[in-house]
Amino acid sequence: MSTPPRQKRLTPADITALKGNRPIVSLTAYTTPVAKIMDRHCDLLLVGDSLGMVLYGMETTVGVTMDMMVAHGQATMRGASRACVIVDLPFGAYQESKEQAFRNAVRLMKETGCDGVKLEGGEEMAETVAFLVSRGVPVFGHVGLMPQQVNTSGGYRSKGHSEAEQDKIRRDARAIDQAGAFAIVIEGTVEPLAREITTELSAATIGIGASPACDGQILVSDDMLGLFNEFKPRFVKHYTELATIIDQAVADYADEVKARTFPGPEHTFQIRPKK
Ligand SMILES: Nc1nc(=O)c2c([nH]1)NC[C@@H]1CN(c3ccc(C(=O)N[C@@H](CCC(=O)O)C(=O)O)cc3)CN21
Ligand SMILES: CC(C)C(=O)C(=O)O
Ligand SMILES: [Mg+2]
Repeated sequence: MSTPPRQKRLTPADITALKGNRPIVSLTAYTTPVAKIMDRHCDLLLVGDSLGMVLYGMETTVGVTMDMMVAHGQATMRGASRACVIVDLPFGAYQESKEQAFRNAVRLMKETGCDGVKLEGGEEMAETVAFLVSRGVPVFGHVGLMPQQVNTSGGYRSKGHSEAEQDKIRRDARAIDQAGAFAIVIEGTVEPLAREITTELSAATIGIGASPACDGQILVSDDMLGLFNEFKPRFVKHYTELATIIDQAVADYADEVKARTFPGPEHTFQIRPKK
Protein backbone atom coordinates (compact mmCIF):
# COMPACT_ATOMS: atom_id res chain seq x y z
CA MET A 1 0.00 0.00 0.00
CA SER A 2 1.44 3.36 -0.97
CA THR A 3 0.00 6.60 0.27
CA PRO A 4 0.14 9.58 -2.09
CA PRO A 5 2.94 12.04 -1.23
CA ARG A 6 1.24 14.41 1.13
CA GLN A 7 2.05 18.02 0.35
CA LYS A 8 3.53 19.76 3.36
CA ARG A 9 2.54 23.24 4.39
CA LEU A 10 5.10 26.01 4.77
CA THR A 11 6.25 26.33 8.38
CA PRO A 12 6.55 29.61 10.31
CA ALA A 13 10.35 29.21 9.95
CA ASP A 14 9.91 28.95 6.15
CA ILE A 15 8.02 32.28 6.27
CA THR A 16 10.83 33.98 8.21
CA ALA A 17 13.36 32.56 5.72
CA LEU A 18 11.60 34.34 2.84
CA LYS A 19 12.67 37.69 4.37
CA GLY A 20 15.27 39.25 2.09
CA ASN A 21 14.52 36.75 -0.70
CA ARG A 22 11.10 37.57 -2.13
CA PRO A 23 7.92 39.30 -0.95
CA ILE A 24 5.62 37.17 1.23
CA VAL A 25 2.06 36.84 -0.09
CA SER A 26 -0.67 36.66 2.52
CA LEU A 27 -4.47 37.01 2.80
CA THR A 28 -7.09 36.27 5.40
CA ALA A 29 -9.16 33.08 4.99
CA TYR A 30 -12.15 31.89 7.00
CA THR A 31 -13.84 29.08 5.05
CA THR A 32 -12.84 25.88 3.24
CA PRO A 33 -13.80 26.80 -0.35
CA VAL A 34 -12.11 30.21 -0.24
CA ALA A 35 -9.05 28.80 1.58
CA LYS A 36 -8.65 26.25 -1.26
CA ILE A 37 -8.34 29.10 -3.76
CA MET A 38 -6.13 31.30 -1.57
CA ASP A 39 -3.84 28.34 -0.80
CA ARG A 40 -2.76 28.14 -4.46
CA HIS A 41 -1.36 31.67 -4.41
CA CYS A 42 -0.45 32.54 -0.82
CA ASP A 43 2.49 31.70 1.43
CA LEU A 44 0.56 32.53 4.56
CA LEU A 45 -3.17 32.38 5.38
CA LEU A 46 -4.44 34.21 8.44
CA VAL A 47 -7.72 33.23 10.06
CA GLY A 48 -8.20 36.80 11.25
CA ASP A 49 -10.54 37.99 13.98
CA SER A 50 -11.68 40.44 11.27
CA LEU A 51 -14.14 37.59 10.60
CA GLY A 52 -16.34 39.13 13.31
CA MET A 53 -16.81 42.16 11.10
CA VAL A 54 -16.74 40.65 7.59
CA LEU A 55 -18.67 37.40 8.25
CA TYR A 56 -20.79 38.18 11.31
CA GLY A 57 -21.62 41.89 10.92
CA MET A 58 -20.09 42.91 14.25
CA GLU A 59 -19.15 46.58 14.67
CA THR A 60 -15.58 45.75 15.85
CA THR A 61 -13.45 42.64 16.52
CA VAL A 62 -13.91 42.99 20.29
CA GLY A 63 -16.83 40.50 20.48
CA VAL A 64 -15.10 37.66 18.63
CA THR A 65 -14.82 34.43 20.70
CA MET A 66 -12.40 31.50 20.87
CA ASP A 67 -15.19 29.18 19.65
CA MET A 68 -15.56 31.30 16.48
CA MET A 69 -11.79 31.18 15.86
CA VAL A 70 -11.72 27.39 16.38
CA ALA A 71 -14.62 26.80 13.96
CA HIS A 72 -13.13 28.96 11.21
CA GLY A 73 -9.61 27.69 11.90
CA GLN A 74 -10.87 24.14 11.30
CA ALA A 75 -12.72 25.20 8.14
CA THR A 76 -9.65 26.99 6.77
CA MET A 77 -7.31 24.08 7.56
CA ARG A 78 -9.55 21.75 5.51
CA GLY A 79 -8.82 23.92 2.46
CA ALA A 80 -5.10 24.59 2.97
CA SER A 81 -2.42 22.15 1.84
CA ARG A 82 0.65 24.31 1.20
CA ALA A 83 0.25 27.72 2.85
CA CYS A 84 1.24 28.27 6.47
CA VAL A 85 -1.99 28.81 8.49
CA ILE A 86 -2.05 31.13 11.50
CA VAL A 87 -5.12 31.82 13.67
CA ASP A 88 -5.74 35.12 15.53
CA LEU A 89 -6.15 34.95 19.30
CA PRO A 90 -9.31 37.03 19.88
CA PHE A 91 -9.67 39.92 22.34
CA GLY A 92 -9.65 38.69 25.93
CA ALA A 93 -8.05 35.31 25.15
CA TYR A 94 -4.44 36.29 25.97
CA GLN A 95 -4.19 39.72 27.67
CA GLU A 96 -4.88 38.46 31.20
CA SER A 97 -1.69 36.42 31.69
CA LYS A 98 0.95 34.48 29.79
CA GLU A 99 -0.63 31.29 31.13
CA GLN A 100 -4.03 32.27 29.70
CA ALA A 101 -2.34 33.05 26.38
CA PHE A 102 -0.60 29.65 26.34
CA ARG A 103 -3.80 27.77 27.20
CA ASN A 104 -5.79 29.42 24.41
CA ALA A 105 -2.92 29.23 21.88
CA VAL A 106 -2.60 25.49 22.53
CA ARG A 107 -6.36 25.08 22.17
CA LEU A 108 -6.22 26.72 18.73
CA MET A 109 -3.28 24.54 17.64
CA LYS A 110 -4.75 21.26 18.98
CA GLU A 111 -8.34 21.77 17.80
CA THR A 112 -7.55 23.25 14.37
CA GLY A 113 -4.09 21.89 13.48
CA CYS A 114 -2.91 25.39 12.59
CA ASP A 115 0.80 26.28 12.47
CA GLY A 116 0.79 29.07 15.06
CA VAL A 117 -1.16 31.98 16.54
CA LYS A 118 -1.22 35.76 16.15
CA LEU A 119 -1.67 38.27 18.94
CA GLU A 120 -1.75 42.07 19.01
CA GLY A 121 0.56 44.11 21.20
CA GLY A 122 4.05 45.52 21.80
CA GLU A 123 6.26 45.85 24.86
CA GLU A 124 3.44 44.81 27.21
CA MET A 125 3.04 41.48 25.34
CA ALA A 126 6.76 40.64 24.91
CA GLU A 127 6.91 38.42 28.00
CA THR A 128 3.84 36.51 26.77
CA VAL A 129 5.34 36.03 23.30
CA ALA A 130 8.61 34.67 24.79
CA PHE A 131 6.59 32.36 27.09
CA LEU A 132 4.68 30.89 24.15
CA VAL A 133 7.66 30.58 21.77
CA SER A 134 9.85 28.90 24.42
CA ARG A 135 7.07 26.33 24.96
CA GLY A 136 6.50 25.42 21.33
CA VAL A 137 3.94 27.91 20.03
CA PRO A 138 5.03 29.90 16.93
CA VAL A 139 3.86 33.50 17.36
CA PHE A 140 2.93 36.06 14.71
CA GLY A 141 3.03 39.56 16.26
CA HIS A 142 0.92 42.59 15.35
CA VAL A 143 1.93 46.22 16.02
CA GLY A 144 0.94 49.72 14.88
CA LEU A 145 -2.83 50.00 14.47
CA MET A 146 -4.25 47.33 16.79
CA PRO A 147 -7.99 46.83 16.14
CA GLN A 148 -8.60 45.04 19.47
CA GLN A 149 -7.66 48.33 21.20
CA VAL A 150 -10.22 50.38 19.25
CA ASN A 151 -12.02 51.29 22.48
CA THR A 152 -8.93 52.84 24.09
CA SER A 153 -7.05 54.14 21.04
CA GLY A 154 -9.74 56.47 19.71
CA GLY A 155 -10.73 54.58 16.58
CA TYR A 156 -9.04 53.14 13.50
CA ARG A 157 -6.45 55.85 12.81
CA SER A 158 -3.10 55.39 11.06
CA LYS A 159 -0.01 55.49 13.27
CA GLY A 160 3.47 57.04 13.36
CA HIS A 161 2.67 60.65 12.51
CA SER A 162 4.39 62.01 15.64
CA GLU A 163 7.88 61.26 16.89
CA ALA A 164 6.47 59.93 20.17
CA GLU A 165 4.24 57.48 18.27
CA GLN A 166 7.18 56.40 16.11
CA ASP A 167 9.32 55.72 19.18
CA LYS A 168 6.51 53.67 20.74
CA ILE A 169 5.92 51.52 17.64
CA ARG A 170 9.69 51.05 17.16
CA ARG A 171 10.02 49.83 20.76
CA ASP A 172 6.95 47.57 20.34
CA ALA A 173 8.30 45.96 17.17
CA ARG A 174 11.76 45.45 18.69
CA ALA A 175 10.28 43.87 21.83
CA ILE A 176 8.12 41.37 19.90
CA ASP A 177 11.06 40.56 17.58
CA GLN A 178 13.38 40.00 20.56
CA ALA A 179 10.72 37.79 22.17
CA GLY A 180 10.97 35.43 19.20
CA ALA A 181 8.00 36.13 16.90
CA PHE A 182 8.56 34.54 13.46
CA ALA A 183 6.79 37.44 11.73
CA ILE A 184 5.07 40.69 12.70
CA VAL A 185 2.07 42.42 11.12
CA ILE A 186 2.62 46.16 10.85
CA GLU A 187 -0.81 47.77 10.41
CA GLY A 188 -1.71 51.34 9.40
CA THR A 189 1.78 52.75 9.89
CA VAL A 190 3.69 55.46 7.99
CA GLU A 191 6.12 54.26 5.34
CA PRO A 192 9.48 55.49 6.71
CA LEU A 193 8.90 53.76 10.04
CA ALA A 194 7.70 50.50 8.43
CA ARG A 195 10.84 50.53 6.26
CA GLU A 196 13.14 51.16 9.21
CA ILE A 197 11.53 48.40 11.31
CA THR A 198 11.69 45.95 8.40
CA THR A 199 15.43 46.59 7.96
CA GLU A 200 16.15 46.22 11.65
CA LEU A 201 14.14 43.12 12.67
CA SER A 202 14.95 39.41 12.32
CA ALA A 203 11.22 38.65 12.00
CA ALA A 204 9.52 39.05 8.62
CA THR A 205 7.29 42.14 8.53
CA ILE A 206 3.87 41.74 6.88
CA GLY A 207 2.28 45.07 6.03
CA ILE A 208 -1.35 46.13 5.88
CA GLY A 209 -1.39 49.85 5.21
CA ALA A 210 2.31 49.92 6.00
CA SER A 211 3.87 50.58 2.56
CA PRO A 212 5.63 48.33 0.04
CA ALA A 213 8.79 48.39 2.18
CA CYS A 214 7.55 45.47 4.33
CA ASP A 215 8.76 41.90 3.71
CA GLY A 216 5.25 40.90 2.67
CA GLN A 217 1.67 42.12 2.36
CA ILE A 218 -1.67 41.01 3.79
CA LEU A 219 -5.24 42.20 3.14
CA VAL A 220 -8.62 41.11 4.45
CA SER A 221 -9.83 38.85 1.60
CA ASP A 222 -13.40 40.16 1.64
CA ASP A 223 -11.97 43.70 1.22
CA MET A 224 -9.74 42.92 -1.79
CA LEU A 225 -12.58 40.94 -3.39
CA GLY A 226 -15.01 43.86 -3.07
CA LEU A 227 -17.36 41.78 -0.91
CA PHE A 228 -17.11 43.82 2.31
CA ASN A 229 -18.08 47.41 1.54
CA GLU A 230 -19.09 48.84 4.94
CA PHE A 231 -15.90 50.92 4.89
CA LYS A 232 -12.82 51.11 2.68
CA PRO A 233 -9.57 52.07 4.42
CA ARG A 234 -6.97 53.85 2.27
CA PHE A 235 -4.85 50.68 2.16
CA VAL A 236 -7.57 48.52 0.55
CA LYS A 237 -7.53 47.85 -3.19
CA HIS A 238 -10.50 46.08 -4.81
CA TYR A 239 -9.18 43.47 -7.26
CA THR A 240 -12.77 42.60 -8.21
CA GLU A 241 -16.29 43.65 -7.20
CA LEU A 242 -17.82 40.46 -5.80
CA ALA A 243 -20.71 42.29 -4.09
CA THR A 244 -21.78 43.67 -7.49
CA ILE A 245 -21.34 40.28 -9.17
CA ILE A 246 -23.41 38.50 -6.49
CA ASP A 247 -26.09 41.23 -6.63
CA GLN A 248 -26.45 40.73 -10.39
CA ALA A 249 -26.64 36.93 -10.06
CA VAL A 250 -29.32 37.14 -7.35
CA ALA A 251 -31.30 39.72 -9.34
CA ASP A 252 -31.23 37.41 -12.41
CA TYR A 253 -32.41 34.47 -10.28
CA ALA A 254 -35.25 36.52 -8.78
CA ASP A 255 -36.38 37.64 -12.25
CA GLU A 256 -36.35 34.08 -13.60
CA VAL A 257 -38.28 32.67 -10.62
CA LYS A 258 -40.94 35.37 -11.02
CA ALA A 259 -41.10 34.76 -14.81
CA ARG A 260 -41.18 30.94 -14.25
CA THR A 261 -38.21 30.58 -16.63
CA PHE A 262 -36.23 28.93 -13.82
CA PRO A 263 -36.21 25.98 -13.25
CA GLY A 264 -36.10 24.90 -16.90
CA PRO A 265 -36.70 21.40 -18.30
CA GLU A 266 -33.00 20.57 -17.72
CA HIS A 267 -33.43 21.25 -13.99
CA THR A 268 -36.69 19.28 -13.68
CA PHE A 269 -37.32 15.57 -12.93
CA GLN A 270 -39.88 13.60 -14.93
CA ILE A 271 -40.98 10.03 -14.17
CA ARG A 272 -38.42 7.61 -15.69
CA PRO A 273 -39.94 5.57 -18.56
CA LYS A 274 -40.40 1.86 -17.59
CA LYS A 275 -38.04 -0.56 -19.46
N1 LIG B 1 -12.96 44.42 6.53
C1 LIG B 1 -11.98 44.72 7.38
N2 LIG B 1 -10.81 45.18 6.89
C2 LIG B 1 -9.79 45.51 7.72
O1 LIG B 1 -8.73 45.94 7.22
C3 LIG B 1 -9.98 45.36 9.12
C4 LIG B 1 -11.23 44.85 9.57
N3 LIG B 1 -12.20 44.56 8.69
N4 LIG B 1 -11.48 44.66 10.88
C5 LIG B 1 -10.41 44.82 11.83
C6 LIG B 1 -9.53 45.90 11.42
C7 LIG B 1 -10.14 47.28 11.43
N5 LIG B 1 -9.36 47.94 10.42
C8 LIG B 1 -9.55 49.23 9.95
C9 LIG B 1 -10.80 49.75 9.84
C10 LIG B 1 -11.00 51.04 9.34
C11 LIG B 1 -9.91 51.81 8.96
C12 LIG B 1 -10.14 53.18 8.43
O2 LIG B 1 -11.25 53.51 8.11
N6 LIG B 1 -9.10 54.00 8.29
C13 LIG B 1 -9.22 55.32 7.67
C14 LIG B 1 -8.67 56.40 8.54
C15 LIG B 1 -7.17 56.51 8.52
C16 LIG B 1 -6.60 57.61 9.40
O3 LIG B 1 -7.36 58.40 9.94
O4 LIG B 1 -5.38 57.67 9.50
C17 LIG B 1 -8.54 55.30 6.29
O5 LIG B 1 -8.80 56.20 5.50
O6 LIG B 1 -7.80 54.34 6.01
C18 LIG B 1 -8.63 51.27 9.07
C19 LIG B 1 -8.45 49.98 9.57
C20 LIG B 1 -8.40 47.03 9.85
N7 LIG B 1 -9.01 45.73 10.06
C1 LIG C 1 -5.84 42.31 8.97
C2 LIG C 1 -5.17 41.22 9.70
C3 LIG C 1 -3.74 41.52 9.98
C4 LIG C 1 -5.90 40.80 10.94
O1 LIG C 1 -5.44 40.87 12.05
C5 LIG C 1 -7.27 40.27 10.76
O2 LIG C 1 -7.72 40.03 9.63
O3 LIG C 1 -7.93 40.06 11.79
MG1 LIG D 1 -6.84 40.44 13.60
